Amino acid sequence: MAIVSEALTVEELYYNYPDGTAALRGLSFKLMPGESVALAGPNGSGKSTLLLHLNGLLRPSRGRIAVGGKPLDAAHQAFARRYVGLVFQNPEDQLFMPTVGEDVAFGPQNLGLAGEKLRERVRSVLDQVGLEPARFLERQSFNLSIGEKKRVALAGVLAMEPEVLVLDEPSAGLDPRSRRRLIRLLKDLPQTQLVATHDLDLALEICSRTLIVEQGRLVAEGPSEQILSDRVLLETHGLELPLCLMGRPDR
Ligand SMILES: Nc1ncnc2c1ncn2[C@@H]1O[C@H](COP(=O)(O)OP(=O)(O)OP(=O)(O)O)[C@@H](O)[C@H]1O
Repeated sequence: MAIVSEALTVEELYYNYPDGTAALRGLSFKLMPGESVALAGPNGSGKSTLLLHLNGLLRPSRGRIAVGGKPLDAAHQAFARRYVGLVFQNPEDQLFMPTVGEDVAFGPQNLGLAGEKLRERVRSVLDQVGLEPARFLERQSFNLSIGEKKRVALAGVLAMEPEVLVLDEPSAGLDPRSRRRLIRLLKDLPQTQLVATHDLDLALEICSRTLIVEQGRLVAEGPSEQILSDRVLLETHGLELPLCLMGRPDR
């Protein structure tokens, strides 16, 4: 029988910021290949701090991270950057080239892709995120709308063909139609996904499992339908039922 190794393993992760703030306090969880998992928790619970660890942008104060079965250490840093694609909460933190085409090409170009293969990759991911290449390739990134910037940032990460996609607040700032388009897109992607979000309706729709973190610790974990319909559990940890479940009798 084939042994399937975890796409991502986080064990007893601790992180203190240089000013002493203890942002992660012994967090552990696993992601199996192909899973879509939501990461929920109140403001300041450590979600973004955790995500920044997953491709090595932050180094744990204590604990262990493995990606694709390899420890995330100095020797596997380049592998981890390729294996885990991180889409930041704020697209401004990710887009820095003059045009959309250059922004999306930047990652795969650094991986050695060039010429027609590179152009084809860029067009294909722009299509995938619903940005018509003919209209967007030459647009200047800085004057796109926030929803368009978020899609370009996602396209730039998809262009690297990561195995694991880590998204920080992907639906924040999107209008209802763009949010719906994003949900359809994320549902169709083959990648393993970890989605940090306050949008628990999105979590319910696209993630089979939900993790709840509070004060840097994992406080609940289970199937999304179970965790996200448990009003008492959610309210205990500073969260609310998804809008689509409000008004239903309590479980
Ligand atoms: N650069 C930093 N220096 C010091 N403390 C920080 C820094 N960045 C974040 N923190 C603190 O670390 C804790 C976790 O913050 P983090 O941004 O990871 O939470 P979050 O769950 O992503 O919050 P939100 O839902 O508001 O995005 C908070 O107490 C925050 O104030």
